[in-house]
Parts: sequence; structure tokens; C-alpha cells
Amino acid sequence: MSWGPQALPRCLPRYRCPVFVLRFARHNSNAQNRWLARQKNDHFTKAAKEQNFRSRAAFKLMDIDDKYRFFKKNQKVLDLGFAPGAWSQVARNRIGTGGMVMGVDLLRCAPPKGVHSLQANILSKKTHELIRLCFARHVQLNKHDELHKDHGYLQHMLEEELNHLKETEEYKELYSQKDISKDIERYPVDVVLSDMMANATGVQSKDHYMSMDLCDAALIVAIDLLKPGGSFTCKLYAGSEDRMLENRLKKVFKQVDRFKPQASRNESRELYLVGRNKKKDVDKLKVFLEDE
Ligand SMILES: C[S@@+](CC[C@H](N)C(=O)[O-])C[C@H]1O[C@@H](n2cnc3c(N)ncnc32)[C@H](O)[C@@H]1O
Repeated sequence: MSWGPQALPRCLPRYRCPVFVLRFARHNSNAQNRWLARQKNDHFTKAAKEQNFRSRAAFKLMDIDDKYRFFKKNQKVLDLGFAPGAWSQVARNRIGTGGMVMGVDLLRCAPPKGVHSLQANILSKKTHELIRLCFARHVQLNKHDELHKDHGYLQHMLEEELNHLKETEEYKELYSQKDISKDIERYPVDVVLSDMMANATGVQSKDHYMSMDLCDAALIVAIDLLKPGGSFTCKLYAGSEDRMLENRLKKVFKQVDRFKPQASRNESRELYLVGRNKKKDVDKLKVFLEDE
């Protein structure tokens, strides 16, 4: 572990004073020790290990789906912020081998067996276009290693790939179509999941706003790609604007619920919004611009 100023959270000024750095390092390592001890004794962490899930987060999604039952066999599922991959494992198990799960994450992460993956930033519109093409089966993104070999971060390659795709007939057909009977390609996804979370700064309001931005990005993906009747689940870090987000969801889904899964720690400000039964012909501008 590095103890230099770069190890400090972003919320703190970059003090060069060695005494401050040492005190902070001691405080930080105490917090880490407490976190490790808590993880070691945690029932869900043990159960995740026993059941070969990549993290205890698997139990949150199982709990959510046990209550709202949105997974069905053979669905197409988009898992935003999938790394390390526990939610994708749960989705894969619940939809069976006839469906498709695609995970998207900023981080480089080999996906679980049977899951497609894309290393990209969901805040980029290009990522949304690639996801559509991938689900519409016009591109196969399961060539993870080739795509990532020489470029840790994929944005540059996504742009090249997208420029190339824009010249193909499939792309032109997909984006020029007006025929509503092609809904499968227009709205290729049955379930959108988002467990995205940026690195916490420890400043509550900042963490809340960062979480709101990620939820809004996930909601835009759902408006653009999720089929009518489809379902949506997103994690948020509670704060002053979560009711506004919930209201936006109500313009997109017929049923909207808040849920705190058992595996979510009581002291954590995280909670989940679940939207079911997506409405037809949702107007994005009305969702985001009209009075709440
Ligand atoms: C709590 S983890 C997700 C855990 C995952 N659901 C699981 O079950 O293993 C949150 C993830 O969101 C990702 N993330 C944060 N911001 C993102 C962004 N703008 N685009 C894509 N992924 C993002 C992070 O890299 C991180 O891997």
C-alpha cells in the first residue's frame, strides 16, 4: 500500500505534512482492520464463498428478485457496473442458458462464465449505442481479451469500432427504422440492473450526487433500450434528491418501489429502486425536463 498523498481520499486537501499523513494512515489502517474483521465474520460473505458467488452482493439481487420476481427464463439482461460479477452470476442462474447477460463496467474484469462484457463508461452515449448493437446481435463483444489487450481503457477502441459499424448496412437499418414491429431491435433488453457506485469520497452530499448521476445514466439506458413491460433496478446512495429520481422512475414505469435488501448493511445509506412494467413510448425530455 502506498502512503503518499495519492492514498488520501479526494475530499481531503493534499497536505504534504508527514505527521498528518502518518495520522491519516493510522486511522485508515484501523478502518481497514475493522472492515476486514467485519467481512470475515459476515454471514453473507461466508455464504457467497460457499456458493461460488464473486461477492456478497449476490444476496442483495436474489432478495430483490425474490420479492419482485422480474427474472424470467430466456431474457436479455444488462448489468451496469457488473464487476466483480456477482449480480451477473445471479442473473445468469435465473434466466437460464437461453438468455443473454451483458455486464458493463469501467474496470477491466473477466466476466463470469456465460456472461458477455464490455469495459466502458456508462456516462458516454457511445457506450449506449454499442450496448444496443451488441444485444441486437450485430456485433459480438465477447472477444474481451482482444478488445482489451493493448488498451486498458476501451473508449478509444469503442470509438473506432463504432465508426466502422456506422458504415455497415445493419447499423443504418437499425437507426433508420420506423417500423414499430421491429421493437425487439429498438428495445432489445428485458431487464436493466445497475449496482453502479463511484469510489466513495466520504462526503455524503458528494457521494449522493455522484450516485444520482449514475442512476440517471442507467435510467436513460432503460428508456432507450428496455422493452415496454421491462424491469429496472438501481442502487442509489440516499440523499436530498432521491425522491426526484423516484418521481422520474414513475414517469417510466407503472410500478416503482424502494427496497433495502437484508444483505445491505443497516449503517449503509444505499437502497434500491425497482421499476416494473415499463410504459410504452416514454418521452425522455418529459422525464428529465418537466416539473417533478
Ligand atoms: C458495487 S460495484 C458492483 C458490484 C456488482 N454488482 C457485483 O455484484 O459484483 C460498483 C461498480 O460500478 C462500477 N462503475 C462506477 N461508475 C461506473 C461508470 N460510470 N460506468 C460503468 N461502471 C461504473 C465500478 O467500477 C464498480 O465495479
